[in-house]
Amino acid sequence: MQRITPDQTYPLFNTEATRRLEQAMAAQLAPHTLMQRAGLAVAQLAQAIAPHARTIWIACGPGNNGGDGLEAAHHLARAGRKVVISWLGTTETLPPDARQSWEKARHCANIEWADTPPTDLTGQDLCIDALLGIGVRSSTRPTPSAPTHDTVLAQWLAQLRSSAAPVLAVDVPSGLDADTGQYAPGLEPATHSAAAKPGTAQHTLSLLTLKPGLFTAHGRDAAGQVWWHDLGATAETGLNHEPPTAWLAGPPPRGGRLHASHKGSYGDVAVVGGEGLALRGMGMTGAALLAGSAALHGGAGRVLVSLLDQDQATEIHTQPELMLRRFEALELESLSVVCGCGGGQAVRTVLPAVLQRAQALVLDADALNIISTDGALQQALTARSARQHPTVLTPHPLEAARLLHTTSAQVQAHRLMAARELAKKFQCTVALKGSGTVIAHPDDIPHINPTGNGSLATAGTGDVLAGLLGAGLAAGMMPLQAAIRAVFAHGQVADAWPLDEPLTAGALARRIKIG
Ligand SMILES: NC(=O)C1=CN([C@@H]2O[C@H](COP(=O)(O)OP(=O)(O)OC[C@H]3O[C@@H](n4cnc5c(N)ncnc54)[C@H](OP(=O)(O)O)[C@@H]3O)[C@@H](O)[C@H]2O)[C@@H](O)CC1
Ligand SMILES: Nc1ncnc2c1ncn2[C@@H]1O[C@H](COP(=O)(O)OP(=O)(O)O)[C@@H](O)[C@H]1O
Ligand SMILES: [K+]
Repeated sequence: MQRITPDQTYPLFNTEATRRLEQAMAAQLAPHTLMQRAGLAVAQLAQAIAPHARTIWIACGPGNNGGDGLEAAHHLARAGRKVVISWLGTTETLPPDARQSWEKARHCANIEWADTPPTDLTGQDLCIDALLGIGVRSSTRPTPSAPTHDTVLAQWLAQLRSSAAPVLAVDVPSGLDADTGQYAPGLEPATHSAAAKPGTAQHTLSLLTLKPGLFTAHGRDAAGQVWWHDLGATAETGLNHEPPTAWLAGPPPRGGRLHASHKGSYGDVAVVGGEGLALRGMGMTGAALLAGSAALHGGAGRVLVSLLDQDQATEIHTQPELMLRRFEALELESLSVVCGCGGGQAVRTVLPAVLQRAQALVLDADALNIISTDGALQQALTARSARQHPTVLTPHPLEAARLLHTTSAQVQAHRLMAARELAKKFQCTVALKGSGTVIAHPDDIPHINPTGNGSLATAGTGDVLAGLLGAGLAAGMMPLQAAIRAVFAHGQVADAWPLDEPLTAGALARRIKIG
């Protein structure tokens, strides 16, 4: 069993691949072996995270996820724990594996069966969520007139989420789609604050495989601390014959600097953006300066800033290392260009030249918005790949939606798919931002970033990411590696942020230290 932390790369498998692996393994083992292993692993982790639990409430659903819970109940009761089971299945519809575990639990003396969950659980107790696993339906049934299993299940789920006791979810937090990190309709938490338990009160033990939905969209809030038990798959069948659906990214290799190097060794970044106040009364030069600062702290040899400010009057007192340049004075062919941060409408005029001539390119914010409305610019963007000019897009979900001509809800509903589609459409690397940023590259397995948190949800942190990425490209990194490294480092700085200091984008840029 492994505790998942952002210190290594892990393969992730969607439901389809997990089912294939499960079948391949089950074919080699005695019947019921996998569920026995799953139940034992759940019981072991339950005792490790709540060694002094007085009551352990196990909410068991109608399928095999419930079977895992019943199997765990048997082990916990035999270990002398006070176990209360609420079971939602029927003997007529029980799958064969779950039936065997149900029989075992039925005959176990120390188990109490309760049709209504205990209401007096405290922080000293433990809940085990074995209601739904990877078999969750992604559509609701028509609402019946009388309460059914479905409505009872939703009630129990609400009780698990609001309980004072910590929760251990079996395989996936019930109701969460293991592929997308979205909740199944009707099983969403009632309120934003009910979506995540504080601190160490929520755990998920992922069985057989790690699933992508645990790490992106709502996954991180729902899952809490993720653990993984492969049920012997790595040793017995090898996970190798099934390609991963995605990778959970690990820390990039640490690269020291050669003594015999100079600023030319690390390349030049040019930030093009920052519409001035004069054009439309909306000054956005700060965004470009944030990207410039991040590029500097990310290790670029030199950083040039070309503000889209008509009179170019701005003086950069705060960061004297940044060099102002008129756009016309940039030698785009030898630069890594970061274009779009605070670009407003002014960025439209420079985009054709940037797309045509920039050696390497990061496109962010308004550059993406303008490209999404202009077919000629889209063609120019796609054509860069044939010239071997690396390009990385860094959209947030709404920017991605504009580029794909869809809605941000649709993008969020299928983040992995949306990132891959964008990468394919424009033949470039894409970092689809937000919790569990997805990094995709045409024809490559996508990566999900494990670092970062809600403190990054503040204006300007995206500009910092774009600048940092520009530094990686300037140093000659391949775009996929540069994107994985920048997104990881950006989130890592936020994760290590001192609790008593507010995270602002400017401070974030200054604290970045790679290269
Ligand atoms: N077999 C094995 O070897 C191993 C399996 N393992 C375990 O099995 C789990 C997968 O089990 P599974 O396929 O039985 O699906 P599961 O997640 O229990 O859900 C299906 C049940 O829920 C119901 N249901 C669905 N959605 C609903 C909703 N919205 N609201 C209400 N009800 C809903 C659905 O009802 P139905 O749609 O059929 O009417 C059906 O009864 C997996 O996650 C892992 O924990 C591990 O032990 C490894 C070895
Ligand atoms: N809840 C969150 N968890 C992890 N990362 C987040 C979260 N909210 C925002 N971020 C990160 O912060 C950055 C915000 O970028 P963006 O939305 O472009 O903001 P801005 O345009 O103001 O700079 C992205 O890197 C995004 O992934
Ligand atoms: K579950």
